[in-house]
Formats: sequence, C-alpha cells, structure tokens
Amino acid sequence: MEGLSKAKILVEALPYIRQFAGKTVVIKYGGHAMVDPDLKRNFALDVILMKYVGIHPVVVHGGGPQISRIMERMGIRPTFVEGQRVTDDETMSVVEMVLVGTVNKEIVGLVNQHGGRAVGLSGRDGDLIQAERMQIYKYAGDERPPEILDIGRVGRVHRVNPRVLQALEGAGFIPVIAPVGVGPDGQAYNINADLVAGAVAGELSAAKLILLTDVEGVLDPEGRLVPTMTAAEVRRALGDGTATGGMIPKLKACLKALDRGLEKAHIVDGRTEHAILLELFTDRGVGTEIVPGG
Ligand SMILES: Nc1ncnc2c1ncn2[C@@H]1O[C@H](COP(=O)(O)OP(=O)(O)O)[C@@H](O)[C@H]1O
Ligand SMILES: CC(=O)N[C@@H](CCC(=O)OP(=O)(O)O)C(=O)O
Repeated sequence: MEGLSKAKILVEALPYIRQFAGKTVVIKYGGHAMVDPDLKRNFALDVILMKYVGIHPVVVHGGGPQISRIMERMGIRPTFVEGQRVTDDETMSVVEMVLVGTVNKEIVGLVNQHGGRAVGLSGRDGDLIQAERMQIYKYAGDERPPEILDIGRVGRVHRVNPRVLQALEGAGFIPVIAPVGVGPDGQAYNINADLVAGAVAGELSAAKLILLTDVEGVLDPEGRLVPTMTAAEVRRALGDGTATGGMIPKLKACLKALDRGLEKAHIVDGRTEHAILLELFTDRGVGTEIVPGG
C-alpha cells in the first residue's frame, strides 16, 4: 500500500474493524483479477487478516478465462450469450473440472499456506447453491413473443442453503465457493459467479459485497469511473447499454443483494494491491460503491 505507514494504516482501520467485526463480508474474486502470483498471495493475506480481526469473509470465485483457456486447448470454442457461457454437457464437465478441481483448490491452498483455514466447496456440497435452468429471452419484434434461447446447463440461483456456511463460520473456517449449482435433477449447473456471490450475500445478510474485477469500477460511456451509484442508477445503466458483457451480471447481483437488505456493494479493481483492505479499512473510496435507493 503506497504512501501508508503501518501505524497510520492501523489507526485508520480501527473504526472499520469495529464496524465490521462479527459481520459477514462476501468477496467475489473474478477470474480476470487472478492474474499474477503476488496479487493472488495478497488476496489470500487480505482474507486471512479479515478473519483475524473478527470479520467473517466468504469467498465466491470465478474462473471464466481459465475455463475458456482449457476449452480452447481441447478444441472447443467458448461462446457467450449476454455474458453467460453456452454450456453443453461436455463444456459442463470442463467447467466443473476447472472451477471445482483447479481454481477452488488453488485459492484454498493459498489461504491455508499463509496461515488461514479455508474450506473449498462447490454449490453441490451440502446443497449450498440450488439452481434452476436459466432461460434467456430474445426480443423477436413487436408483434411476436420473445424467442427463448437454449444455452444448455446454465443455472440461476433458486435458493441458497446457508447451513453449511453457518457451520463453517461457527468453527472458524473461511468458506471458498465455486459457482457450480445443483439442479432439481441432481445435476450440476454452471452459474455466473457474480450471481452466486449476490445470492450468498443476500442469504447471509452480509454487511458488504465486494466484487473484484479487472476494471477500476463501473465506467460511464466516456470511460470515467463512477464512484457512487444508487440502485435506480444501476437499473438505468443496465437499460441504456452503459453496462455490457461481464458488467451485466455484476450489477444484477448487486441489485439482488440490495433488495435483500445489503447496505452496500462495491465493484473494485482486483489488480490493485490489497484492494480489499483499501476498500474495507480506509477512507479513500476505491472503485464504485452501489447503495440502495433512487
Ligand atoms: N460500464 C462498464 N464499466 C466497466 N466495465 C464494463 C462496463 N461494461 C462492460 N464492462 C466489461 O465488464 C468487464 C468485467 O467483467 P468480467 O470480464 O466478467 O470480469 P470478471 O472475471 O472479473 O467477472 C470489464 O473488463 C469490461 O470489459
Ligand atoms: C454461466 C457462466 O457464464 N458461468 C461462468 C462461471 C465462471 C465465472 O463466472 O467466472 P468469472 O467471474 O471469472 O467471469 C463461466 O462459465 O465462465
């Protein structure tokens, strides 16, 4: 953290530590933010520090770029519709292998290697993330009903079962969740990690949702950072094309969590050193904060 002495950091952090001690903070660690070994190590240290000062971090991770890389190596071309990966059965196996088998274990390993106690879960463990098939509606003209697009085994969160998370929190562990859900048929569903993070934050009545990504925050059409948005402004940004691609599920996830009582969501640049600590424990606003209201 440039320009900050350790003592100054501590003095600045104390009121925030008091404010969040005993509360849950959900952190979404995006695949695009998992770029270099130092940043990954700092991410692990930040999460451990949070736990150490009495906050309950819950990590939900992505891994979109990592899935696409393996698909390409296997000769499968990744395709997306409205930011959601088209997921046939073969792709679902790759998604589960990469998210649950590789990315999840890497994050758990990093946290534990640096002195934390993390436990990796997919949404199939303990029926944590119950999914239903996502329908995507496409406008087909004023006179015709919308077309329903089939994007395969892509889910939306139907319900979060918090019991396994509560048990882990009670025993002092840090849950690390891969965004694979379980459908009513017992099958795995691929769910966008932002949507999982929003639903988990809502279910756990989290004090904050922090989404770490590869941009400074939400940018306006001129490319300038928007420091604060209300829920109404977010709805407008979703409707007028300001937010596209991967920003769409992020903003939807924030809205969903705010609807369930979350006080604030933050979209911050995960490529900044110690982005989580800057967001949680200092006065300098980083990224975009999203608050309820109009
Ligand atoms: N208004 C916007 N402000 C910032 N980023 C935007 C906006 N609209 C679209 N994006 C895109 O959203 C991306 C972040 O989402 P995504 O690629 O899914 O990242 P992650 O892996 O962190 O979930 C940015 O890199 C950017 O290309
Ligand atoms: C349905 C869907 O698109 N699922 C995502 C799950 C991973 C994810 O969300 O990763 P990021 O957060 O790194 O983008 C995918 O397959 O890429």
